[in-house]
Amino acid sequence: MTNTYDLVVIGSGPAGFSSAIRALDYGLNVCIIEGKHLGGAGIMNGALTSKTMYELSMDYAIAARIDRGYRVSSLSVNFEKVKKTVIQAAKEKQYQMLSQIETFSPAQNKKGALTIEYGWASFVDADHIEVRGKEGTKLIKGTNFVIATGSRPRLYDGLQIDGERIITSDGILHLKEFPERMLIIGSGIIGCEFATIFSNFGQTEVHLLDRSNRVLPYEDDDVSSFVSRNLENNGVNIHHTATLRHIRKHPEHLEVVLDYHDGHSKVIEVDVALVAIGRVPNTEGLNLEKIGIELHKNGTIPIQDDCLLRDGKGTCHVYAAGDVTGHSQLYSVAEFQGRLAAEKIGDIPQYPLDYSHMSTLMFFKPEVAAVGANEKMLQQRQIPYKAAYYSNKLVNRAIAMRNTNGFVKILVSNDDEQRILGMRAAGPQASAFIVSVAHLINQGNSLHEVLKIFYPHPSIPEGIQECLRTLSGKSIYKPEAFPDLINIREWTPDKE
Ligand SMILES: Cc1cc2nc3c(=O)[nH]c(=O)nc-3n(C[C@H](O)[C@H](O)[C@H](O)COP(=O)(O)OP(=O)(O)OC[C@H]3O[C@@H](n4cnc5c(N)ncnc54)[C@H](O)[C@@H]3O)c2cc1C
Ligand SMILES: NC(=O)c1ccc[n+]([C@@H]2O[C@H](COP(=O)([O-])OP(=O)(O)OC[C@H]3O[C@@H](n4cnc5c(N)ncnc54)[C@H](O)[C@@H]3O)[C@@H](O)[C@H]2O)c1
Repeated sequence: MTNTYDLVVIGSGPAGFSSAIRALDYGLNVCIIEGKHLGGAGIMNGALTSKTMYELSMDYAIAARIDRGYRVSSLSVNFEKVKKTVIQAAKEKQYQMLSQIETFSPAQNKKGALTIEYGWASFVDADHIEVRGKEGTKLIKGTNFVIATGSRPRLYDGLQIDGERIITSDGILHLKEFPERMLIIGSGIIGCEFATIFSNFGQTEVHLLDRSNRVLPYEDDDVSSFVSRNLENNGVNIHHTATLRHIRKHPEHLEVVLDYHDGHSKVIEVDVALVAIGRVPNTEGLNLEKIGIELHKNGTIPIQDDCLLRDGKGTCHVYAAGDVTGHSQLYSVAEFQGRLAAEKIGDIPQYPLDYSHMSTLMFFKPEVAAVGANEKMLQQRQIPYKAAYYSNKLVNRAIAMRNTNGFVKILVSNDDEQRILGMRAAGPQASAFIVSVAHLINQGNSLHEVLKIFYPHPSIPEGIQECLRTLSGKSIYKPEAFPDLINIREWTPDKE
């Protein structure tokens, strides 16, 4: 028997799940198909598990401090117990998802019902997909489809992932103990987050391979240097301008050969190597060619602003959302796109997708948050701007916390209006207040409007207020008195 649904969603990550739930809101009968972990990389081997491990590692690092007038008399950490806590967090979320799936099961609801099928989906034709599960193959008919199949770690050419000693982020929870020595290949967000986590626990000698001369290559130099410095202060050995020649596996260790840009090479010994060089879209095996969908060269699915795919004949009832679309690979983007696709299917009013005020959190020590444009982006687009930097060393709340390693950097348009274009913030609570600036960017706010607002004291966001005041020459503390802690720069295309 072929089951028929108003909407079939392939993938239960943030894009797929949000799409399915939004479609229930207006009474569609929906089927989600999931091949592996409920919740995708949003939960398992991804955002939630890595963030749980990060929080545990930060707690451990605080407990290990000896500079605050207190000292823990004995401190130890057990990797198996850390893993158990991490998996517990993932399961907690999966059970919430399952509770919702059960609440909206077809047995309980005639309209607005949700079914989950476990197995791998591929298109048979434009209206049918086949699902290969443990119990055999099922044919499912859909009026509409959302492809939300996410992404997986990119592999390193010539390096075999064995899942035990040479792993990707999918293999972290398969480790049996803290490695004594670990090489992380790739100094993007995942590489720097795991370098932070493993160095926080203090059980692992961490080596981070950075093929350029700066980690987080897409961020501005000051942000990259800040992150690099903090990683090094946390004990991470960063190998800048180094590429991996090869890894020789020995019974007890891995022998790693690194080649540096200046021509010299270095051989180091580690126990585990983690490959974190980006993620590739999961589009293989979907049989998209059968429904006339042509992929981008990098395998991502080309979508329009409304997440709809066009099949070359101009019409289609297939949408795509999340990492598979090649937009920023972030939980919030996946969720937003998934909801938008469902709203489009329901033909109900949608918020248009606007990536200009998108924010990202980076879980380092301290945390770093980003919203809107950075200097690199504005320079590429030839947009004149002013940048103001204000250090947390001047912010009373940070002083009280004895935690002043951080800053805010705000970019505004270099015109009379001084519209806020972007911010980078680092230090305690940066992840909590970044969204307030996303609102300011979204509303097209200028400095004059923002400065009417009272900022509560003592609070970390007072740094934002002072940074904005600095831009209009009205700050309480002046760049002349604290040139290392407060500064303003201007950039215009013709001055380059
Ligand atoms: C280690 C790590 C940490 C991260 N941390 C953060 C963070 O802190 N903040 C943040 O914003 N983002 C973070 N991300 C990124 C975030 O997890 C992803 O952007 C997000 O999960 C993408 O959602 P998605 O729904 O598009 O895909 P996914 O979450 O990848 O879900 C896709 C699902 O589809 C399933 N699937 C694939 N093919 C098929 C098929 N043919 N049939 C059936 N099912 C299929 C997969 O099994 C998977 O469950 C992190 C990612 C990783 C790897
Ligand atoms: N906190 C968060 O928001 C968060 C956390 C984790 C992951 N993510 C998402 O997951 C995505 C993937 O993360 P990622 O860190 O794997 O990718 P990334 O694109 O952030 O970084 C990849 C890094 O690997 C380097 N690299 C690429 N090829 C290489 C090679 N052959 N040798 C050495 N280095 C190489 C790149 O220069 C870059 O530094 C991110 O783009 C991000 O959107 C987000």
